[in-house]
Amino acid sequence: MSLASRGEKTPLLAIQRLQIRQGTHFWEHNLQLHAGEVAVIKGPSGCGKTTLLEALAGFVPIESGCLVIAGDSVENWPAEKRPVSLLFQQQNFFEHLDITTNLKLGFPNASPSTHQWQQVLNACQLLGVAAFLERKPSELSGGQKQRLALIRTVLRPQPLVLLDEPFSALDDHHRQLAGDWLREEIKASQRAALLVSHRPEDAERLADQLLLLE
Ligand SMILES: Nc1ncnc2c1ncn2[C@@H]1O[C@H](COP(=O)(O)OP(=O)(O)OP(=O)(O)O)[C@@H](O)[C@H]1O
Repeated sequence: MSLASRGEKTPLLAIQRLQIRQGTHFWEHNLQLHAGEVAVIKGPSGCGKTTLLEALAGFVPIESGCLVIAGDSVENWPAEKRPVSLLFQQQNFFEHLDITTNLKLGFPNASPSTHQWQQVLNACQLLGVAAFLERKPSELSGGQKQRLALIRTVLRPQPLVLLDEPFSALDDHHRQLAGDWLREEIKASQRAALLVSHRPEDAERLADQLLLLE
């Protein structure tokens, strides 16, 4: 009997006995995340947090196990087909393009709809980066770039958002602002987010679930 026919909610992300190998390291992960939820991944340096996000996004091979995202079994899908939006620790802006163009590149054909672009502008206003849209990435601080990269990643129309230390360059004020915005956005759009953070307050404020790696 299916989950739906038993009256249970189908998870947006289902990870079951997902096995990943990287050099001499080996991990097996299990997790279920529902629409509107945020999970925070914690653990010491080198424990495999980035590797897990990269495996979900299709950049690190999965050895065995099940990975279902928004109803599709995607273990064998190439990275470009996976329904995920990933923010790497290095924010990956094109240095020769201005911020507006960089933000638009997050959307299919680099053409966000009027509504999508308005959401981007609203978020830029809220997170204090609206004044920088015409600048080149090299003309911004690390924290300004990180907020813009977060906006681009979260507002891409993908059901699963993966964020690798998305607040690491932010001061306490902007960390809280960005965290609250992320939480609201994921809830309102009924998507799900998995984020890596070393800071206990991020887990306390944002996590519906905590995934502790060792
Ligand atoms: N391509 C690779 N080949 C072999 N080993 C790798 C490879 N990439 C990462 N590793 C190893 O896998 C382990 C997990 O790395 P990963 O980057 O996932 O850790 P992390 O938990 O994200 O660490 P940090 O908090 O420092 O960013 C590390 O010991 C790392 O050296």
